Amino acid sequence: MGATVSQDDNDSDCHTHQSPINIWTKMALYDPFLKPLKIQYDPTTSRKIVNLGHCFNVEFDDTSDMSVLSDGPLNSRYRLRQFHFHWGSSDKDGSEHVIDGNVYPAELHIVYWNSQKYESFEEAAKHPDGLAVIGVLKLTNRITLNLVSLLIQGKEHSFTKYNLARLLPNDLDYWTYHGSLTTEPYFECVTWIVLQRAIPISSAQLTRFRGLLCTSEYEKPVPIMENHRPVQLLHDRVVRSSRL
Ligand SMILES: NS(=O)(=O)c1cc(F)ccc1F
Ligand SMILES: [Zn+2]
Repeated sequence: MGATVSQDDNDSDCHTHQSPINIWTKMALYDPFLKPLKIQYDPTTSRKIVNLGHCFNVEFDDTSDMSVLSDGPLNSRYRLRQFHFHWGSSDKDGSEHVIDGNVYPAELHIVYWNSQKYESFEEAAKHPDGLAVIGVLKLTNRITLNLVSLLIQGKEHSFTKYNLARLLPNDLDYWTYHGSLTTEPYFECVTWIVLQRAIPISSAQLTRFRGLLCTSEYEKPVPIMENHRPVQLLHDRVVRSSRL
């Protein structure tokens, strides 16, 4: 009897919960037990904005539970670490998650880690319930990140009293699924919470993203033209929706 390869043999490799994915909204399962997201934010926790070369992060003080995310699909309290964006070389691409085959020009990721169960972000990233990331597509026009000071790689700039609420739409309905980091090391440690509503980002803001350089001041200027990962296979996962 020859060896039979079953579907789960294919899923036996340990990379079956990768992100981003294409969310087919009609296939999402309404889960009435999903709670509304509870986002508590203290503007004094924002610290600095850093150009990492492939993107830039706005980093927060995550030494205590001041800005936290809870409820929604989560069973713990998650502490705000940083937010960052993904964009493309043209307005035709840029988002990481795709909705019914539609790509958006940019995507915001607000990154939290499970401070109730783990001691640090680095430790949390090694566990399936370690991180929670809110993904916001299309984004709001209220993003007025003055990035001029960040033009070159490695530069950082103080960035205090930034009100995270400016980045979020009022309607916090979401899709949720278990996935991974979308850059190296692609750990499968993220409860993804992709918001279903937002309003389009201004192309002026997108142009500013593309004006960011991944080079240092001593090199020929090379702009960060795009930093979004292609969509990955869903495998055995189901996407749940917080609204019917
Ligand atoms: N793009 S992401 O939100 O999956 C992400 C968050 C991190 F904190 C680290 C790496 C990542 F790729
Ligand atoms: Zn990201």
